[in-house]
Amino acid sequence: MTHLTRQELQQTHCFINGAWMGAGQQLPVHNPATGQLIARVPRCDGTQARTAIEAAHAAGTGWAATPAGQRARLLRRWFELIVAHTEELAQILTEEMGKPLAEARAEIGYGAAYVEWFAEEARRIHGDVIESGRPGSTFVVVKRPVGVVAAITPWNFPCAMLARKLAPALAAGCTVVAKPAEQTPLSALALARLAELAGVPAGVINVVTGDPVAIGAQLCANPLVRKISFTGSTHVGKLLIRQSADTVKRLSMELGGNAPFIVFDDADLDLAVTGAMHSKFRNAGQTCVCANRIYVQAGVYDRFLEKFVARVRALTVGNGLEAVDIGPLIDARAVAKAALHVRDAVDQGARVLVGGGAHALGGNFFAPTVLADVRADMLITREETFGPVAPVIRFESESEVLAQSNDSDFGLAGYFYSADPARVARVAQALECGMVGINTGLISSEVAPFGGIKQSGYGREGSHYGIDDYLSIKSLCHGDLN
Ligand SMILES: NC(=O)C1=CN([C@@H]2O[C@H](COP(=O)(O)OP(=O)(O)OC[C@H]3O[C@@H](n4cnc5c(N)ncnc54)[C@H](OP(=O)(O)O)[C@@H]3O)[C@@H](O)[C@H]2O)C=CC1
Ligand SMILES: O=C(O)CCCC(=O)O
Repeated sequence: MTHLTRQELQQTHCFINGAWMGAGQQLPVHNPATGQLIARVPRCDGTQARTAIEAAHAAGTGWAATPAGQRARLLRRWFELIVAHTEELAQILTEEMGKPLAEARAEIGYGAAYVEWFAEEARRIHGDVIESGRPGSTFVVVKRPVGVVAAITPWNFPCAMLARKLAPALAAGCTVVAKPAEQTPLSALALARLAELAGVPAGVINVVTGDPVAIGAQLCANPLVRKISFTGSTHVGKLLIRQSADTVKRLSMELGGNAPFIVFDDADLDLAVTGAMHSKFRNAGQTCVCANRIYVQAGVYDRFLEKFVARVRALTVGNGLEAVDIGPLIDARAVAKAALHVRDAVDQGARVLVGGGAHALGGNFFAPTVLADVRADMLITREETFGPVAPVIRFESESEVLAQSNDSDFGLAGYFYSADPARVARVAQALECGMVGINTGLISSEVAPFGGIKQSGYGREGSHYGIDDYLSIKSLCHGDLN
């Protein structure tokens, strides 16, 4: 198997119709840990986006007609190349995004798992036969690829978020125009390079880096694009929904969250503390499924805080290329948002137990923080913080905590810890969200459906449900089958 070096993998051109090409203007990519310029990529606009859409459209007929087994083999080869290049991809990811190398390696494995999963699912796209109830006639239901897909992805999981859109799209027979986040285009380009190496035909995957407004407007307005799959902020998600209305596109929206994390009196406290560490501090708190509000019942409130604070105090912060637990936040705007949430809470009576603001390293580093005595009306419980700040809220009863947990416009993930089977059944049903962690802080997997309700969006990624977002149902009425 060909092995590319890190330099060969780090592409700095965009990828359209199987060719690597530039644009007049360039976009700088910085390392958030050091501020250093690491690369420049093309600053494409609507013109290049249109060229990419037309290439994807032209490639669509051939790709949709490619036997599923052949699509599966190409995806499998791509998966193997991603796994074989884990180290190079992880280095690129950490440099452009900041997360610790160990987490970057885990993300490459996680992204690759979606490619493997959908390589398998490509051959399991089944239809139905339905008796019509009328003599001599039968309905045959088939599933067809939706067509050209626009995949718009965020910076927090630059490899995995793209992989979990590209893999089901390709498995279903769709072609794709991907637009990665401005801060993290290199991981997307590296994935495209490996897909090229795997033998994915020209035009099936296109990656356009650059101006989000101009590219986004083209992706939404162009009638050749039949579907948009977006992961990112609710604000941009709503904009894309509005912009796509005129061409009536299929949409998958994986938007912001505000996950409650509940610890009941009967919980295994050590397990709950470990779960809170995973859920809150993975990726420095920059995930949409992060615990954003930690509710602890009065009977274990002090003991939970004591154990939790000890674990948070031990977290090491620094450049993700070194052996640390927490890297930098993505940019100064993210640091300012975390600082604002802490300041607002403290001004209204919350206590800082550890951390509390910018880290001594300066730059984009934020100190892992625990706040006690947080209340429902504070900014930090209403909005997604997207940083390493853990607000802890005391509660008395199950009904009170459920009411507070569900009092949110968002409904992506929720977590709770309890040893009581009856409570487990009740609370799992009552939480208003798309995913629930029960005595665990880690819920993400390629085998399970990922997605939300309310303003956290719609559509599901991963699992056997995930391919449906890229398929249209077509009903064939046979008048004379018998
Ligand atoms: N659900 C999730 O996983 C994520 C949630 N968020 C939430 O959003 C907040 C802000 O993060 P941010 O990076 O600004 O998220 P955005 O929603 O702005 O970015 C996500 C993607 O959308 C693109 N985008 C931005 N504007 C447009 C547009 N007009 N048309 C088409 N695409 C567009 C971005 O491109 P570009 O980078 O070029 O601007 C990026 O590729 C975070 O603090 C967090 O709360 C953020 C990231 C992921
Ligand atoms: O933040 C996101 O958008 C995705 C979180 C990563 C995951 O757990 O899948």
